[in-house]
Amino acid sequence: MTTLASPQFSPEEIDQINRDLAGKTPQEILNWALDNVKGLYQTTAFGLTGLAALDMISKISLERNEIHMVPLIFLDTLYHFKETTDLAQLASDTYLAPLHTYTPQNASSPSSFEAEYGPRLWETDEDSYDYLVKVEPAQRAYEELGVKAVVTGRRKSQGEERAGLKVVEVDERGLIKVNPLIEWSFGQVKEYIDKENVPYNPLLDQGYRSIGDWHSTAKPDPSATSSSNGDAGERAGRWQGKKKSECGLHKDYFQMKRAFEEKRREAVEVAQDNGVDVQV
Ligand SMILES: Nc1ncnc2c1ncn2[C@@H]1O[C@H](COP(=O)(O)OS(=O)(=O)O)[C@@H](OP(=O)(O)O)[C@H]1O
Repeated sequence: MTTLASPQFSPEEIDQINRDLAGKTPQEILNWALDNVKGLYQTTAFGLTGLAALDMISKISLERNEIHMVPLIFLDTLYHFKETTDLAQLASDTYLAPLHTYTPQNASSPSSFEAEYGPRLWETDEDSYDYLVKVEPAQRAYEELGVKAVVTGRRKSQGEERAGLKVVEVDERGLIKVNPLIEWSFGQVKEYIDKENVPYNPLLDQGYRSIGDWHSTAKPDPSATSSSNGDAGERAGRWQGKKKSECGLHKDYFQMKRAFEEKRREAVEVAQDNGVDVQV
């Protein structure tokens, strides 16, 4: 099994780092990461949390007389809203942040994706869809760019699996994930965005909260996102009506890859049994 990165920190060091960073501000966490973590990138879909982190990194870079110290990785699934892909370019231009955009293998448009992998794959096999549009392109980006660590936009208050997040985590590949805004609420993030004039997705002003692919993103019910309800409803518009709450990017990479390859092998065997000549 190949690991992505040689470990920069032992598990004991990670525990100590998390103790040391407990209660620190996002800017303090980012400063720590810039001083101590090698091969650092920011993975972002330009959600509000990632945009706040981007603005903070830009300001810290300026204080250090650098242009922008953390390049961006955007996984373009080919099914994002146009507002999101426009924002990716605008944010990269505004902050002079190098932007690395990765699309699914052998596909650069929805029609080429559908020709390669079939129509509406997100309805027929959502795990394979997640693997093809996010998990595999992310791994390709990490390998090609030499990424050893990523800043993410996940926060505890987004709930579900995220409630138990740590400031610094090391995944099963050895990839370090730094979650600088982990302790902030949606309200704190939005207040920062407004105060610092950070560009954000215009769909937010139409009632959207968490924005992913157009086919699996809806406006959450306003009662779910009311302030009395905390952040509970922030991601309620994602995969509405389904149990799903994560896109695969933050799940176990090796499990996702194995499951995808297993399904692929089975599909090829069925096709071959039916006399279809399939290229593997
Ligand atoms: N398409 C894409 N490209 C690069 N990075 C991405 C992508 N989707 C998710 N992320 C990373 O995961 C953070 C949380 O995203 P979401 O809350 O939208 O959830 S999900 O990952 O889509 O399930 C998200 O936080 P933001 O930076 O606030 O967007 C990123 O760190």
